[in-house]
Amino acid sequence: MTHRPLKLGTRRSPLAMAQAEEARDRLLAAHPGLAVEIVPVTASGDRVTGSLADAGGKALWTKELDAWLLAGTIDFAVHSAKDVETIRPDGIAIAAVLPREDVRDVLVGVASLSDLPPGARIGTSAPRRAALALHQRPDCEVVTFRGNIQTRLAKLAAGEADATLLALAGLNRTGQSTVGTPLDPGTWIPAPGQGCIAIECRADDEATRATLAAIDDAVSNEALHAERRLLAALGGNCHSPVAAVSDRHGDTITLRAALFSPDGQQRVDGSLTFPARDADGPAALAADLLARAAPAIAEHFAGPQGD
Ligand SMILES: NCc1[nH]cc(CCC(=O)O)c1CC(=O)O
Repeated sequence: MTHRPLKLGTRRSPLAMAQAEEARDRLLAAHPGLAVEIVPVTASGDRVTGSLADAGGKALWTKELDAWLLAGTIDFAVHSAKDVETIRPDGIAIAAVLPREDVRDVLVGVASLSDLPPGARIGTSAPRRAALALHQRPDCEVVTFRGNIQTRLAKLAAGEADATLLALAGLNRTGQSTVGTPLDPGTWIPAPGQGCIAIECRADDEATRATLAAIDDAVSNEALHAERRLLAALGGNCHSPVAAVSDRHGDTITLRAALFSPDGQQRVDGSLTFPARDADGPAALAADLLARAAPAIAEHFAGPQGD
């Protein structure tokens, strides 16, 4: 039996293309005879030169692919889960999550933040990374570093900063696993969803949902779900410095999270263990963190959003 090819929408960056190819290869292995066509798009987020948060936030990574999905131009879209907004447009659903890569951030440029000279420049545009770096090195200056992995490494090489921070997942997936020094995820907690690949389709497209279900990794999906529920319950936006990661033990998830003031001086940590797929655990952790957060932290979080 021959099928029309399923159209897979993706951004064009080397990481996005590697993730799209991984999704395609897993689908072809799970469904012999299936045809998948990769359809790349240049996202608004790839054109923005200043601060992403000021230009429209995470939605800039997905809005073209969201529109193509809803219009039926593509059948599904492959995203870094970290870049997918907490509240999705009606009619779009995460249908599968691929096995999570390493969750850790790496430091690039120096072996340790303590090796940086006084007043050194740290290149990042992520509020979480800025806060974590400034917490340890309040004397340092954070300079805006946007663009894909290659662009940021080129900026570092050109001397625009003395160090930068990247996700090891992205480096591994683009064959650059030797770049940088991994940071301890016990204290340097990663971003919610880091290392997960989220595959989205139209919520009412039962046929595509069933096809994608074959490549869903339940453990990664449940971890991502817990981290996204926490974000929804915190009501943060892309300016809000938040770190969260799930650790799996049998049928339970331990969710660890931290909220920061943007200058990194205030930090509140918490963790909670609950059954996998429990929606109330992440919300309870969010409420606990917000209740203990200093005003300089809490002002960046609006509390529970959506349902
Ligand atoms: N915002 C960019 C982005 N989105 C996902 C990744 C890396 C891959 C991942 O975290 O899954 C990156 C680059 C980075 O943070 O180094």
